[in-house]
Amino acid sequence: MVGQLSVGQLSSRSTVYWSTVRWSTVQLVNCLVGQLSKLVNCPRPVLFRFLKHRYSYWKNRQIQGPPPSLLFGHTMALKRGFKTIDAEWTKEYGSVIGTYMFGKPDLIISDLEILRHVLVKDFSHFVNRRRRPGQKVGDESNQLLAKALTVLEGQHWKDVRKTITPAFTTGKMKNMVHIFNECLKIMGDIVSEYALEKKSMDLKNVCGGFTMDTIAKAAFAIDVDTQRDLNNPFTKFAKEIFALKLKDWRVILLLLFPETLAKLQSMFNFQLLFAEADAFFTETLTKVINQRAKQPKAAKPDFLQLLLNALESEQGDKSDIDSEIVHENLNGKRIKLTLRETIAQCFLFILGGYETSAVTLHFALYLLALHPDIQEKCVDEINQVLDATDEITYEHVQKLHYIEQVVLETLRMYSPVQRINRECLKDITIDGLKIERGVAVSAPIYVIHYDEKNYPNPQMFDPDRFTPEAKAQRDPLSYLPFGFGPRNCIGMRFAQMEIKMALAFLIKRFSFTPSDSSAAMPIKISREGLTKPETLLFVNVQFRN
Ligand code: HEM
Repeated sequence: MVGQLSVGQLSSRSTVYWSTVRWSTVQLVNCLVGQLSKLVNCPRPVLFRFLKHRYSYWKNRQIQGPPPSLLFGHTMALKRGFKTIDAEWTKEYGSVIGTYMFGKPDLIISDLEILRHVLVKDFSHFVNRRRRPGQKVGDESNQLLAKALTVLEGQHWKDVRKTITPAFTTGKMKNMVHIFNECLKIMGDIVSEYALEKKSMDLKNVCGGFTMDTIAKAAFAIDVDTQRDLNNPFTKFAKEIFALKLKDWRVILLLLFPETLAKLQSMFNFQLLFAEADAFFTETLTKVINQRAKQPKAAKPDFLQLLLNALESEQGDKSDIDSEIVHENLNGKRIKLTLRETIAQCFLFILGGYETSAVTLHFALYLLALHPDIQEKCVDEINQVLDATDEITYEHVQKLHYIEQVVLETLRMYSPVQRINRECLKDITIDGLKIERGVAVSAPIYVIHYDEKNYPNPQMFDPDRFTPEAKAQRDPLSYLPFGFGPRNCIGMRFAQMEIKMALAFLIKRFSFTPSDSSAAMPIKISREGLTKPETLLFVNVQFRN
């Protein structure tokens, strides 16, 4: 029986898996299973069989995939980063791969036809994202992020998404332009100081300060001045959330005992992760909302006000919903958000809008520094479109076609998000592939963005891949930095406009060149979390005329 075997016997019995596992890992697994069997009062052999059975789902369905580890399936492979493991696994096992993430079967699919069904055509089967470890339907936990749009499910998600969607229409985006301009002026002053002092500039700090200032102002009209004050709590807490690592003991506990910890957290009203950040944002946003209630006439055109307006008018301003957005056909109704739900969405906007946009802007500037010919083409366009005034208008932004191509190509090469996922709600068969209820489907964005068939010579930075003609030749599913379908990124237009405006503003005034310590192409990216470079990226800045 498996449980009575020594570790040595185990290694000789099993084939591929055991031969590839390091001795120390085998010992650890054996020891953990031993402890676990005592804990749950279950004989070791039974527990071993249970654990092995847990990971036989794909084998039984003849779907290929990398061998799972006994305790964690493939979750720990995340340490090597989605970009790396997805590329390796796709090369070895093809476009449909069976894996186990967070204890559940997870199909990694890079076949665009199947993805079209999952993300668009059969969306009603795949409305939800994969549940977080320990997450329950209608999670009533008090955690702020448990109420955020990203994790809501089914009809509740549809209703909240429909309520929030009008905050991102073209009309609302036009109102945001002056916010971008105000924050750009501060950014311009900061970059000027680098140019004057001839110091090389840490792109991440400068771009991160700008996107945090912008999103805080756009979300709830707060001047946080993170561009000047790098230790501001807004940035500190947002950074803390993005810095979470898989090897963090709290994450390991959550992975090992998701259900138990979820129960304990709600029973004893504590939060294992981000308690301080949660408390800070709740307090700050509650204050802002209370102030608005006292002075309703001082309403600002920010996201918070749009959500608060939705609190007042259940029907909302239907005329404001763009036809582009209505195509999502959510079949939801606009609902009143509770105060906590409103705060949760604003908190999510901060998280969603800060790091992703900062990373994209800083990669774009760096790529332009490494490619002076492309930077010059941007300058030509800017000189044609922008007049002598400092302010960039919404109409200007619409004419910056080449800059837009630069942004799109940057997002292809360095998509901040490396995978998107959905969970199957009802069994379905797509092109002969049966996907059962509860199975997660993940789209490996880097595999798709670096596929030679979609993008020849994919390591090359080439904005001309995104001319209207070139785009028309490609399957739209081959471009996923903002996800796809009705559950794509709600902030896509906001982010694109912010990044385009920032690039135009900076390149009009400054030229960027690689600093001595510059990383060359291809820029190596770090393994965990959102895409970021392994080492900080620096550029030199000079005034343009
Ligand atoms: C370059 C910047 C950004 C990138 C690359 C990005 C990327 C993404 C991706 C890949 C998703 C998942 C989509 C899917 O599952 O199909 C997503 C979802 C989301 N993003 Fe963004 N995002 C960016 C900026 C923003 C901004 C500025 C905001 C808010 C102001 C935002 C708010 C959200 C929200 C709320 C969701 C969840 C949507 C839902 O579940 O219905 N994002 N984003």
